[in-house]
Amino acid sequence: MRYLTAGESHGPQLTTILEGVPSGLALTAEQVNVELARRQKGHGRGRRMQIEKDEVNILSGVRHGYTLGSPITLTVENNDWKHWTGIMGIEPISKEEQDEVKRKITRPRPGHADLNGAIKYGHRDMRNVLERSSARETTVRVAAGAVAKELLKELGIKVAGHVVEIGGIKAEVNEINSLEHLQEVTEASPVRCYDSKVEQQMMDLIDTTKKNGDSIGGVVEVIVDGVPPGIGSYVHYDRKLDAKIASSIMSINAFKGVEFGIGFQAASRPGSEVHDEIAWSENRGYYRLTNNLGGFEGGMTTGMPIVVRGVMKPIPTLYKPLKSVDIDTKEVFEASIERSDSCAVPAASVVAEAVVAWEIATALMEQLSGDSMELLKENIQRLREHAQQF
Ligand SMILES: Cc1cc2nc3c(=O)[nH]c(=O)nc-3n(C[C@H](O)[C@H](O)[C@H](O)COP(=O)(O)O)c2cc1C
Ligand SMILES: C=C(O[C@@H]1CC(C(=O)O)=C[C@@H](OP(=O)(O)O)[C@H]1O)C(=O)O
Repeated sequence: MRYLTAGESHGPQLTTILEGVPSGLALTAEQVNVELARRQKGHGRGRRMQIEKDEVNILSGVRHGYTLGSPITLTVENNDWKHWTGIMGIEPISKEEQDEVKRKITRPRPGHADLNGAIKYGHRDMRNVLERSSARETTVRVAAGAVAKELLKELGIKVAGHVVEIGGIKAEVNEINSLEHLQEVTEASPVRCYDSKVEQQMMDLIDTTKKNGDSIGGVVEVIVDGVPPGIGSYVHYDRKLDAKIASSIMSINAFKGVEFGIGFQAASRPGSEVHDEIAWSENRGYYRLTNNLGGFEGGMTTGMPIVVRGVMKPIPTLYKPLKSVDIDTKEVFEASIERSDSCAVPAASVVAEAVVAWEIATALMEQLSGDSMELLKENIQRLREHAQQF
């Protein structure tokens, strides 16, 4: 499966086309809208989220509530577009009109794509960069992920994401007993955190940071349960599923690092406290006594839950100005802003769920070659039996 996205942050809409989704998957706009609404929430979001109420339009590939196997087109309209029709118009305008409506951006914001994008594409107006580099694009990636999550659900695979750290405040996550429970608790939390003891501290930190004109980042975790062993492959670098998942997390705006299981802690532990010992029982087949490696060995799933974390840097647009240089005058100035999120880690945990779900669904489709849900279900059942009896 693959998908493309298109659309500018303040343009008319975001679009995605999903290719290779099997036929016979039950899919409605309501299912996708649940995920879109989750992405819009979270303590620390800015004024833009009060303007938008993201809802999907399904424009192809689905008939009477079921996928057809043909490309699926999903769009989400930008409510804010009506305030930007002059600046973001599609039709050509005269030089005079340009000077009047375009409000050229010549001051690159540190931490954004502005300067590098302008140099690369030769844009003297950096609006031409920031409109597309904006995380507004993650809206349709969550829509694509919603489709992948429905597919995985049909195969008995669950995906849940949550926030495990904001600005150095860490959540205690040891006692999670099921992914449904995790989902329920984190859904009710304004910071999508499982640990009610630190939830308020996280919110207070976001508020103080915002009051100080600053921003804050954090760590999100995605857990996937029910993937059979042997998905992905060790035989070639570009078939390693952990690498693909890592790349998908790194592709989310502002993400700067990824780890599986104990991740970077592996550097300071002896091997005996890292590698997951193997066990076997009649009803479970092979399993591991621990899951330090987060569900992967040799680029393949072990059958244990996949546990992947990503670190998000603080939002780059700050009320507290940062130094930069005007590309026309070359004068130093201090970048200031009109509006921004001060913390988008809770929202990003929903995006992380979506991209991970997409990678896993894609790997299953590649490996089990099911063009219909019926075939896919039969094939995954065979694979599970094979692993159990091995
Ligand atoms: C859900 C989400 C919301 C974001 N909101 C903002 C924002 O309001 N202001 C901002 O400056 N950056 C925001 N970002 C981060 C920028 O989009 C990102 O840092 C920028 O595009 C540069 O990309 P890079 O950080 O990956 O290098 C957000 C990111 C995500 C995932
Ligand atoms: C619109 C979304 O996030 C936006 C991501 C973003 C950025 O620079 O990445 C900047 C802000 O946009 P604006 O400048 O219009 O306020 C956020 O609101 C969204 O998440 O749907």
